Amino acid sequence: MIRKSLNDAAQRVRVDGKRRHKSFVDFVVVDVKAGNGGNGAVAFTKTPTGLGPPTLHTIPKKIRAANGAGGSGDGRVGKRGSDTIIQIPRGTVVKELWRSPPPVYLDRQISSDEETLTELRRDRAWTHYPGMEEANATHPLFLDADKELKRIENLQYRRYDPALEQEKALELDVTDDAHSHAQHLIVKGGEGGVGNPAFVTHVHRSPKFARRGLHAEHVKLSLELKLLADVGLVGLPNAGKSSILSALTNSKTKVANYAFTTLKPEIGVVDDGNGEELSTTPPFTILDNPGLIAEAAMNKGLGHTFLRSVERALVLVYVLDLSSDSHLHDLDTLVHELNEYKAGLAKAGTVVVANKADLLGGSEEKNVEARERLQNLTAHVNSLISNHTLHPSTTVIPLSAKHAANVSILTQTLGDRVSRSKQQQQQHEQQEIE
Ligand SMILES: Nc1nc2c(ncn2[C@@H]2O[C@H](COP(=O)(O)OP(=O)(O)OP(=O)(O)O)[C@@H](O)[C@H]2O)c(=O)[nH]1
Ligand SMILES: [Mg+2]
Repeated sequence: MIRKSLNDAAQRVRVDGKRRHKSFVDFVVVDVKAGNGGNGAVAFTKTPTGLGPPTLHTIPKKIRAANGAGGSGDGRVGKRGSDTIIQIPRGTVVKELWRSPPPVYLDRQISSDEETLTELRRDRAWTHYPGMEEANATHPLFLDADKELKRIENLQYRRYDPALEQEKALELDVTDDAHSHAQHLIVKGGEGGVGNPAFVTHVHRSPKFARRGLHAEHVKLSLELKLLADVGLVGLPNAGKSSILSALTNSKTKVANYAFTTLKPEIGVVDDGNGEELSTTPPFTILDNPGLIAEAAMNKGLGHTFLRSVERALVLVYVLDLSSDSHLHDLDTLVHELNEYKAGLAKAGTVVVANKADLLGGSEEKNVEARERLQNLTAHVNSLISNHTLHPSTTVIPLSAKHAANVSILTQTLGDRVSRSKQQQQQHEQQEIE
C-alpha cells in the first residue's frame, strides 16, 4: 500500500516535470493565412499580464482566418470572413520568415508577354455569364474593370518584388505594457469578390461578369520569447554571477527558478523585506546569464542566445573578478561585446561589481592591493564614463558573493536603479500618450 502510494507520487512528479517542461516553449514557427476573398484578417495582441510565466506553447502552429462566403443572386453580398485575434505574451518577438507571393508575381515567373499575362489574370480573376466571355473581352465596361484590377495587381507586384519597392518584412516586438491592448495586423484578408451589380453604370445596366475574391496573404513567422528581468548580470565565465544571484536571492529573499533544457537561464526575485513593510526597495527580478566571452557578438559559444535577454534588462550589472589580474581588460571585453551586439548597449550597465574582494584581504599587504585595484578600477570606469561608453551614473561596488559581504549595498543600489528606470519608463509612456 505504502509502496503503491510512493510509486503514484513518483509518477506524479515525473508527469508534472514533463508537463512543466512542455508548457515552457520559447520559440515557435507558425503558419498564418488570412481568409480568402472575404476579408478575414489575423491580428496579434498582447496577453494580459499576471497570467503566470510567459510561454508560447498555447500558440497554434497553424492560424487561419475564416474565409468569406460567396455572394448570391438578387444583389446579395457574400458573408465577410471573421477576423482571428491571437494573444501572444509580453516579450515576444515576431519575425517574418516567408511571405506568399501574390498571384501576379507567379504569373510573371511564367511569362513576360503582356498578352499571356492578360490571359492569366482574366482566367484567374473574372467569371462570365455563360457564353459571354468573348463578348466581354471587347466590352468597354469589362475592359475598364480589368484595367483597374491590373493596376491593383501591379501594386501588389511592386510591394512583393525584392528588386522594386518590396514591403519591409514584418517584425514586431511585443514588450511594451503601454500598448497592451494594441492589435497588430499580421495578414490582411483577401478583398472580397465583386458581383456584377457593382459594375452597373447608366449606360450599361447589366454587366455580364463578376470578379472573384482577391488573394489572401499567407506568411510563416517565428515567435521568440525573450526573458524579461529588471536586472541582467553580465560577466566573463567564473566571475561569480550565479553566486551573486544566490547571495541576493537566498536567505532573505524568494527565488523563482525556471529551468530550460537549452538555455538554462535563472531568474530570481530580490525581495529584501519578504514583501513586508521592512522592505526598503520594491521587489525586482534578476537574471543570471552564461559567461560572456570575447567574440560572443560573433555568435561564439552561447553568444546571441542570452544577449537577447540582456538587451531587455532595465539595469545591467558588470560582474568582474577583482582578484584576477585581467579585471580591467575583462571590463573592456564585456563593453566591447555588448556594443558589438547592439550599439550603445554597454551604456545600460550602471553598476560594476568588483567581486571576490575577499580574496584580496587577510593581510595588510593584500588590503593595500585591494584598495589599489579598486582605485584603478574606479579610474578606469570614470574614463569610460567620460568617453561616453558607460552611463554617467555607473558606480563600482566591491563585493564578496561567496561570503555575502556588501550584498545589502548592491541590493539597495539595484533596487534604486530599477525603481528610477521604471519611473522614467512610465513618464516616457505618459508623454507618448499625451
Ligand atoms: N572567494 C570567492 N569566490 C567566489 C566569489 N564569488 C564566486 N566565487 C567562486 O567563483 C566560482 C565561480 O562562481 P560562479 O558564481 O559559478 O560564476 P559564474 O560567473 O556564474 O560562472 P559561469 O556561470 O561559468 O559564467 C565558484 O567556485 C564560486 O564559489 C567570491 O566572492 N569570493
Ligand atoms: Mg553561472
